[in-house]
Amino acid sequence: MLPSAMRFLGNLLLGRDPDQRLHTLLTLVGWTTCVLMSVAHYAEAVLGLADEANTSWLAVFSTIGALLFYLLMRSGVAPQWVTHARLSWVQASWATVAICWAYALSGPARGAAVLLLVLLPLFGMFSLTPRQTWRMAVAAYLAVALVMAWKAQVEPERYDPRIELLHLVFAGIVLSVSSVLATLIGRLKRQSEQERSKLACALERIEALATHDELTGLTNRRAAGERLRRAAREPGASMCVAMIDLDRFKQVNDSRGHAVGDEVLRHFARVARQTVRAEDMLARWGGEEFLLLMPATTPEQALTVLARLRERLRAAPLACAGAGYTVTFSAGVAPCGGAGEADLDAAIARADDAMYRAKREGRDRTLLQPVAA
Ligand SMILES: Nc1nc2c(ncn2[C@@H]2O[C@H](COP(=O)(O)OP(=O)(O)OP(=O)(O)O)[C@@H](O)[C@H]2O)c(=O)[nH]1
Repeated sequence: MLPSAMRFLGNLLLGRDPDQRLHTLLTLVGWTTCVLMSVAHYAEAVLGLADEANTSWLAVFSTIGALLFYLLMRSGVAPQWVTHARLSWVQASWATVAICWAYALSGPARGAAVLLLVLLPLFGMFSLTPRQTWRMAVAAYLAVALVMAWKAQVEPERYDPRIELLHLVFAGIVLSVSSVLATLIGRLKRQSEQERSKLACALERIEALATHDELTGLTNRRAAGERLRRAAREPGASMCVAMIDLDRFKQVNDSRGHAVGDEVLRHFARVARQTVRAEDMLARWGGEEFLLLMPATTPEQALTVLARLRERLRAAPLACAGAGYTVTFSAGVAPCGGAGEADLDAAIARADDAMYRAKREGRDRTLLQPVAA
């Protein structure tokens, strides 16, 4: 109960998309920081160390800003060009103004505001490149330096120029160290992202190799077996299977070499793939033998598909296999009533028999093997 309530609340506050969740969470952390800083400033005002009206205006400025960023991030209504990096720049500028303001109003406790500068590069590293993070740190440093110089100029009795100089040195140290850390963490983040995408590519490749024939790119026999079992489990599904075997393929290998033989197999696979429907399954069953599963197909329709394939192969001769060479095949088609795996296995065996009959009867033909009486 409690975990699902937490999940509901998390989804409500942060959204579902992982990227959006991260950036929305960051704006919420930023918002919380504003609230805590406002409480600290009020304490300063209560102690008579800061001007109360000024403190209230700063609290309004920071809270409204944080709320707007949160709503923009959470609602996802921002236009396409408002990238996380661009929004980060705006947020960093807004935070820099808030920190400078806090420094200017805090009087004797202003040194604490310098500490807040640490947060700028640490928040920025989630969306900015290391170079952008450094640029943002330099901009924040110049802004805070300007405020220090201005206060030392107009209120030298409260903002002693020597102390301002010390604060400026501290601000430099704090910003440099946090920028170095942000750069290092950013680099680690990028490295892990690269590793992750390499791993995803490798997994994709392993999956493709496990389910596809490397030479033709068709479904391999193992994956075809699984697909056939799934098809067989569909109750009452009527379908057709065809066993297809290229004719006199050995001659191509013997006369033109194995590489040309491979090209013939690839050529056949290409043409066949373009001929069958997306829901059909064409698999490399053995050397030059292919299995075609045609769901929701009558025997007449299956014969039409194979006739079309034969025509397309005839219309696309393969020059590398010799002048005038066209790929021909012998095929056997068998219907399957969808009465389970045994029924489908029997249909494959019948299609195989028909294919061998087609070979015996002179090749380059398709024979239908109806259901045994
Ligand atoms: N190039 C190439 N040849 C292969 C591959 N797999 C099997 N073969 C060859 O395919 C040939 C099949 O020859 P056969 O079974 O005699 O069949 P065929 O020459 O097509 O004769 P018919 O089927 O009777 O028309 C053999 O020479 C195998 O070595 C492959 O991946 N690449």
